[in-house]
Amino acid sequence: MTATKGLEGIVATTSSISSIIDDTLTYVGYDIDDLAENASFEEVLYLLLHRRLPNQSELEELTQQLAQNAELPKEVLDHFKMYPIKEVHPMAALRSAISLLALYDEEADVMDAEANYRKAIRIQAQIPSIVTAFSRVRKGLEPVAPRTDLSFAANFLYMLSGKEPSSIEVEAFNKALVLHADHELNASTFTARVCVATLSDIYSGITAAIGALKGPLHGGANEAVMKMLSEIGSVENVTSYISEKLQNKEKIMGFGHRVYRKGDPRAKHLREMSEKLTKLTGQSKYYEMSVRIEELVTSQKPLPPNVDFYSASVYHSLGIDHDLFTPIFAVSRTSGWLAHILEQYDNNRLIRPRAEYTGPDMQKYVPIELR
Ligand SMILES: CC(=O)SCCNC(=O)CCNC(=O)[C@H](O)C(C)(C)COP(=O)(O)OP(=O)(O)OC[C@H]1O[C@@H](n2cnc3c(N)ncnc32)[C@H](O)[C@@H]1OP(=O)(O)O
Ligand SMILES: O=C([O-])CC(=O)C(=O)O
Repeated sequence: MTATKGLEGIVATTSSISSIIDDTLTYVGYDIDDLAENASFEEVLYLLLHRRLPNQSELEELTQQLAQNAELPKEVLDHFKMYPIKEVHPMAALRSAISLLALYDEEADVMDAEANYRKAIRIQAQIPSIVTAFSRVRKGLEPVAPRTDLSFAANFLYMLSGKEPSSIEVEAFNKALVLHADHELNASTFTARVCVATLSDIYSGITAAIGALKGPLHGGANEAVMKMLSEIGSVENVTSYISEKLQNKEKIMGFGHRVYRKGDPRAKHLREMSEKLTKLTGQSKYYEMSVRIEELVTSQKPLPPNVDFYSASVYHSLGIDHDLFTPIFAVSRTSGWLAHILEQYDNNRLIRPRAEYTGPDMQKYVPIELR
């Protein structure tokens, strides 16, 4: 038995949800460029869960279900007030809140397909409420209830700030949600599938996935990119900062990818949005710094920017707190996690690979007084 470090190149499952072939990303056969330009997040959610785009009445029904299920149990909101609130990272709060939601869902452990679908919709509906309510409660503000007349993207921004967002903000945020919705067998999706392949429940799968997304090598990179941009501070400082990092063999957050070689097809959309939004909000320096970093990194290493790189300046220009960037990734990726969890249940087998043993051999037990 020989181990493959990081399971690189290992095909661990079949899936009909999304594919990455020759650097092209598709959701159920639709090119990500097409969906990013044209689709709403609600349509993409339906597509991932049903493997086809909804017609008008199916879309309206889904939109209604999301609105009807967005409310959080009072106990979950109260729970936010019990943390040593300022120090808690919103990803940790989100991970705990999803786990807690299971305790208030009578169907949490009911495993038939209909109950699992109902829970999937509830989780997708509640996750924006969790992220926005936590963000407000830690600032001493009351949570804002969602409106039934706003889209998923508009509602998120509305619940976060309490103000109705502009159409430009909604369009950008919707596109970001579409771009992050699914990505084949990335680390957090694999985690979710491993978890539920034991026939554990959906809440456990999503909780586990959030834990995996939180790390800076995965979803946590978008917050780390913003930290880097803030540390650099101006376009003039980019060269010395990045050159030093590369010389010290430190990683530049938001660059590189396990699967893409020529580049992440999502990055160009976020780059375009970053240019437009930072200009509109008088914060062009974040876009200009990002472009300079990209030029410098790619001139020295075959490492194109990934989805996390330009999303940082996009979210910053939307006025979003930096530690909410990864929870926002989770709000979108929940759609993919849920689709993969349901697909796993449909054709389940326990996921249990092997390890190549590298420890000592032929040891003999020594009584403690002789050690
Ligand atoms: C949504 C997402 O999850 S997208 C990814 C988000 N993560 C990041 O942006 C974090 C920065 N990037 C990385 O750490 C990596 O590129 C990953 C984790 C995305 C992919 O990792 P892997 O496929 O395992 O590549 P690995 O980490 O082995 O890197 C291969 C080589 O490229 C280098 N490298 C990879 N990414 C970077 C980077 N961002 N900056 C500098 N060097 C890098 C590594 O140091 C390594 O060099 P070496 O062969 O000289 O040791
Ligand atoms: O696929 C990966 O390894 C990481 C990624 O880009 C994503 O999850 O969107």
